[in-house]
Amino acid sequence: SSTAGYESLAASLQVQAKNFLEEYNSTAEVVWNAYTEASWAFNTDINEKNRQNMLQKNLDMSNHTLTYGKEARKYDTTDFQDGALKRILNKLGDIERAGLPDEELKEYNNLLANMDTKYSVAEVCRANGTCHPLDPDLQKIMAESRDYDELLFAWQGWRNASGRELRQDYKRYVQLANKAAALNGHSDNGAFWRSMYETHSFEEDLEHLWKELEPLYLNVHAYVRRSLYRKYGGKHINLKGPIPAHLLGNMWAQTWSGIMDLAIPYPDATQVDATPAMIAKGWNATRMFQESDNFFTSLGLLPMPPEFWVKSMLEKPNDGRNVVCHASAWDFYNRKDVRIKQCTVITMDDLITVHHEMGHVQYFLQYKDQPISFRDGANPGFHEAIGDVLALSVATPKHLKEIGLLDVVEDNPESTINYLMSIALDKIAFLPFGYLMDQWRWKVFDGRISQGEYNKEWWNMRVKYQGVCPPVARTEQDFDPGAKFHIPANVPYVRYFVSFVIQFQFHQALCNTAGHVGPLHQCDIYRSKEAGKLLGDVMKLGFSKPWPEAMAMITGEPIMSAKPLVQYFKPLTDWLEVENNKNGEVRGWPEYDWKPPSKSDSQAQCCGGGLRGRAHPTVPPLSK
Ligand SMILES: CC(=O)N[C@@H](CC(=O)O)C(=O)NC[C@H](CC1(C(=O)N[C@@H](Cc2ccc(O)cc2)C(=O)O)CCCC1)C(=O)O
Ligand SMILES: [Zn+2]
Repeated sequence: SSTAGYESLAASLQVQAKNFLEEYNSTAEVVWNAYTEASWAFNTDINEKNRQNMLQKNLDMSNHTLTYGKEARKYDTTDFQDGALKRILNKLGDIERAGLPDEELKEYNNLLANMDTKYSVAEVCRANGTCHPLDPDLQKIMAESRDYDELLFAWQGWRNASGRELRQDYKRYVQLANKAAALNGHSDNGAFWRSMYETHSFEEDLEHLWKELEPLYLNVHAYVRRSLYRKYGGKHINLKGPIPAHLLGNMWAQTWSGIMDLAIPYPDATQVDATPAMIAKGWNATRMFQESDNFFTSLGLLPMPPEFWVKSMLEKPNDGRNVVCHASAWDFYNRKDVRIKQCTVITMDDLITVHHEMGHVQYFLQYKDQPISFRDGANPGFHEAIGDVLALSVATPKHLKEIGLLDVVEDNPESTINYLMSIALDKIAFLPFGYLMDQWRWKVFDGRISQGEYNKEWWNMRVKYQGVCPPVARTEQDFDPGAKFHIPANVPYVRYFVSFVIQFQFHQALCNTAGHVGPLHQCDIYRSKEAGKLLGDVMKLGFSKPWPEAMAMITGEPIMSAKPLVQYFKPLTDWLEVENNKNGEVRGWPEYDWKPPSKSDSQAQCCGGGLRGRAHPTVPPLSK
């Protein structure tokens, strides 16, 4: 009968599609591996030969994507029974940049390579001729210096050396990225990036999460502003205004653990910084990665393969090569070669980063037998969360003591507040930054922010969400977003905001599975095979199922929720509420257009350079 005939046609189409996808998969593994090897060579030795080779392999990959993408679009998957087949064919249909005409594709790839290079070789030179790269020099100054002017030298110098050089390239990149997105049926590149979450209500879900978390941020912001006021005085800190962006211990004011010494609530209670012990015990980069590998295998997860230890770049080379120092984890799409490139320094902060990168590699290993189209996180936030979830256990005083990085562990209210403050200065401080980065880019891509107001709108959002302001006047000659790796590197960022929320959901679920009892912030899932199995089973899925299914496997619910994060920090937020009320803190920055004095201001305002007649009480000059 006709239905039988019809079904057999659909069945034969499915067989044909299966064969097509097998050919796609085996050819893609070869082409993607070749490109990744070439990209690795360029990132670990920036020179013209490696750039040209990478660009060529990128074109080969785009040709492959175009050929198979066009073929995939011919299939009408409406009546396909096989869900995986439908999912892969739909994903192949989005050929991203491969849809651009040849000349524009070449221009786009060149733009990206040039922006990467400009960012990676940028450095700040002193009058005496010594020059400082971002990694490790300027990052070290931003974290450790307490000299207002030296911090300003690094902060402004880095933006002159990186952001300013990228402004023109970025304008053209936006046009080409939008064109490629439009050729794939998206309204603009931001819409393409958001489509990776397969959630119609994604933007409003994010806004709801941010509204739920904003009160926590305002309390941390007010408390830290008070700490900085005590250090830098009323001339530089307005207790009702935004905080100058260069005083928060990080080049982008995105995480604030660098100024823990200024913000520590109980200096006489136990410290939680393992850095001194790491140095005292002679830990090196390899030791840090072995420690992390040990944690993963203690959960029954997979060990790093031999290639990893041979081919990774775990330290900044000292042979004069220019490398991209920004840490990253690499999948070579041949089901066995995985690497990390990191200019590791021996600090607790970098031990956390080690776990972050190892989380990516564990995901690569867990989904290596999936079809290549499914070798991705359930959504980009999942990929970012894995390592951070384990790091939440590693960072506990109990665990640090167990691995010999902390001598004394006290379980009293003061130590608890100290510990939670150290975690909050990274996790809570980060939230508005993780949120605004792509709020700004989505508006640039959809035209709500025009080229002539890139920097003005950037700082409007930095003040609005983060309550930070530039320490010196900014103009449209500057391009401060370009001073942050992910902007020139064309790497979306809202994945980190998602990760910082869901990692606490995962942590709570894994702690329950591991049988933890007591406050969530004391949980260490070390050696829990049950927790490891739960996490491993989700990672094995890769991108094969919509992320709500993966989320429900771990937490029992198919949604993102801020509740576990709020619960984790409850002891601290209760303490902050009392402490901030005691100090009469204003939450937020009602004097939002306050500006710190810059050098020229103070000379202009005073006669003969003295500080007479200043609006704020003066403080003695900082000891050099
Ligand atoms: C081939 C390739 O590119 N692979 C991808 C991974 C993949 O997609 O498979 C990759 O390695 N991306 C690099 C990027 C590096 C880091 C980063 O940029 N972090 C953000 C935000 C943040 C801040 C604090 C924190 O605790 C966690 C995250 C920042 O520093 O602003 C730097 C240090 C940590 C992670 C990364 O690992 O995500
Ligand atoms: Zn990551």
